[in-house]
Amino acid sequence: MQSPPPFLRIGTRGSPLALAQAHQTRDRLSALHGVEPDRIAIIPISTGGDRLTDVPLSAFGGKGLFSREIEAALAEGIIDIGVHSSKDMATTLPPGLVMPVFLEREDVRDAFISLGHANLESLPEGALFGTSSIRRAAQILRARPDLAIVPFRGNVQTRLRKLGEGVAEATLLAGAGLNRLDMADRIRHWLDPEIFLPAPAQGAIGIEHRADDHRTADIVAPLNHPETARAVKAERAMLQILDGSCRTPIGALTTWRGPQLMLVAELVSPDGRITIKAEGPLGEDTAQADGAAVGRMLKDRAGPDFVKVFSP
Ligand SMILES: NCc1[nH]cc(CCC(=O)O)c1CC(=O)O
Repeated sequence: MQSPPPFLRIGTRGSPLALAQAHQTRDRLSALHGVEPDRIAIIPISTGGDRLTDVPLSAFGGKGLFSREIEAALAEGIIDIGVHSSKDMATTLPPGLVMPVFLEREDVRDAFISLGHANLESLPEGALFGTSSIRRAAQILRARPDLAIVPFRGNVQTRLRKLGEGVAEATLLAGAGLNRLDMADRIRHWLDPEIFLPAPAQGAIGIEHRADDHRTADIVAPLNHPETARAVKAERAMLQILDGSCRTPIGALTTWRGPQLMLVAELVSPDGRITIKAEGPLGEDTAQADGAAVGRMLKDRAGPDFVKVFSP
């Protein structure tokens, strides 16, 4: 007997976090459409970012590197959707592809992880802090200029193993990833997101598909969480103005101030000494334009030398 064709084919990276996100998406789609989970195929795809594990992402233009092969599979019709951590996505998608759907955001905050220390303040003078994120490095140095930053790449499991090996005494990870992996017990302290602004789009799973694939668009549209989409579109539009590849430490936080949804964004110099902030309200249907306005404000305040100061 021939098995029925898949209802939908999901492309994902093969890391445990990426697979957890793909499974979460499959479970939602399965429940929503009353389709057996085994009719939704999960197809792991190895990406350039998975292979180049020793080089900081900022050294080779970051972002798109985690999605290029998945986007090629979409364009070739091998898969119907790509399920991504939206914070890893380039701000401009390849022609013919769209990312219109965002699942409800997880916790946006970064989490402090250490075997021997309870929080950032209690780290000993000069301690080794592991991170390859230039945003996290800049924010850490701003709070603790005495710490020494050491490169720390690899997936969540690899980074936790490196802590165990003593490569560094502490690190920061996105709480969202740890929650999705059911590893929140590793978290020693949640950072205040108003001080340690998360990466733009952190904590939000995005669904990408071909712009002309209307069947798939109809299947995934109900998964969209409007408030998440509003925030993530604004944060990505802000980032696009600054062309924040992976070379510029940029943080963003979308938060309610009373009845008003606000985007707060910051540029931090890599040594943590200079911080420039901007913020603005996000309208319900104008999030993209409003986010871009915050980006332009930030760029203006940083001045003409901003590339030299913030992305040396
Ligand atoms: N750059 C890797 C990456 N991309 C997305 C997440 C976490 C999940 C998310 O932000 O949705 C992580 C790990 C981390 O930063 O700790």
